[in-house]
Amino acid sequence: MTTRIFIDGAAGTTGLEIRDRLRGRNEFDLIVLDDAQRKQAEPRKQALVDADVAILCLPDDAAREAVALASGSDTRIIDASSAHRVAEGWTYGFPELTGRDAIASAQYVANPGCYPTGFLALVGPLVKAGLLPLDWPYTVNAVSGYSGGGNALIDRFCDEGDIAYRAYGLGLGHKHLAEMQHVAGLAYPPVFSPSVVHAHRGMVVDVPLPLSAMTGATSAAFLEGELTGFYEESEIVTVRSAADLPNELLLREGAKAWDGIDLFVYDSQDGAQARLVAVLDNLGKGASGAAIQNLNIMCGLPETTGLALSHAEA
Ligand SMILES: NC(=O)C1=CN([C@@H]2O[C@H](COP(=O)(O)OP(=O)(O)OC[C@H]3O[C@@H](n4cnc5c(N)ncnc54)[C@H](OP(=O)(O)O)[C@@H]3O)[C@@H](O)[C@H]2O)C=CC1
Ligand SMILES: CC(=O)N[C@@H](CCC(=O)OP(=O)(O)O)C(=O)O
Repeated sequence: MTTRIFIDGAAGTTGLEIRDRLRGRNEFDLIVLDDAQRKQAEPRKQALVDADVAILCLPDDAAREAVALASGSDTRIIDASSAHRVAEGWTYGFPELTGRDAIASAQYVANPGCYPTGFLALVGPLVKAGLLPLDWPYTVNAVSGYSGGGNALIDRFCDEGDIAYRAYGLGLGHKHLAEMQHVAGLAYPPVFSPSVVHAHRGMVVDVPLPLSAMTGATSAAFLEGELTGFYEESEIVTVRSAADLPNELLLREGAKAWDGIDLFVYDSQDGAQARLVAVLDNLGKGASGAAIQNLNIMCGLPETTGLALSHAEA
C-alpha cells in the first residue's frame, strides 16, 4: 500500500525540493493542489485530512493554521517551519540526536532549522558526553546561501544582482536561538551571527571555542574522537579526521543539492583554541533532505532512501 503525502506549500523553495525528491518513488502517492487552490483553507483541509503524512513547507503562521485544519485527523505531520520546534507534543526531527524510534512513532515531527542543524550536529553530542560545558555562552558564526530565505530572498538576491554579502539577525533575537539552546540543553542562548552570501545554496556554521578559558572543556582531539564515534554508523554525517582537514572551506555558487553534512574540528597549535565547523546544504540536511529522512523513518523505510549523499548529485 502506498502512503499518501500532501506537501502544503509545495510551490515554495523547500516544498519544491521535497516534491522533486519524492517524484518517482513508488512508496508514495502525492496529493497535489492546483495553483488556484493551494492557498485556500477548504481544499487544504481536505488534503491535510486525506493524507497519511503532511509535510508543511509554509511560513510559521500558515503552518500553525495547517495543524489546526488537520486537527482531529490521524494525519502525521512533518513541519519544516520554526513554529513547533520547541513546542509540547512535537518530536524534534533530528534522528541522529533525537533517536529514530521517537521519530518512527511520532504523529508530529518538527524538522530542524538549517543553522541549528549545523550547530546541534557539532555541539549536541559533545555537551551530552560532558566534553563541553552546558553553562558556556557559545557563539555561532554562519553563512548561508540565499535560498535559505525562501522565494523572497531568492528574488532579492537575483533582482539586486550586486549583493555579495548580507549580515542580519543584528538584533540578536534570531528565531533559531530557542531550538539551539533547548535541544542542546544549554544554560544560555548562543550569540548568533548569521549572514548570507551570493550562492544559491549551502552553508557553513562555525562555533569558535576558546578551550583554555572554558572550565569543563576538553582537547580538540577528544572532541573530534567523540564526534567520530558518535556518527560512526551514519551515512549522512561525516566527521573529517584531523589528518585530512582542508585549509579552506568553500561554498560554490552553482552547488548541486546535497543531503549530507560534513563536520570539522580545527585547533590552534598550542591547543588553546578550537573551531567546530559544519558544512551542509540549507535545502538538504538543513530542510528538504531532513524532511525526507524523517519521512523515511516514519514510514519504516531505510532512512537514506531518495537522498543525495554524493556532492555531485543533482
Ligand atoms: N529555505 C530554506 O533553506 C529553509 C526553509 N525552512 C522553512 O520552511 C518553510 C518554507 O520556507 P521556504 O520554502 O524557504 O519559503 P518560500 O517562501 O519559498 O515558500 C513558502 C510557500 O508557502 C506558500 N504559502 C504561504 N502562505 C500560505 C498559506 N496560507 N497556505 C498555503 N501556502 C502558503 C507560499 O506561497 P506564495 O509564494 O504564493 O505566498 C510559498 O509557495 C519556512 O517555514 C522556512 O522557514 C526551513 C529550513 C531551511
Ligand atoms: C538565509 C535565511 O534567511 N535563512 C533563514 C533560516 C532558514 C531556516 O532554517 O528556516 P526556518 O527555521 O524558518 O525553518 C533565516 O535566517 O530566517
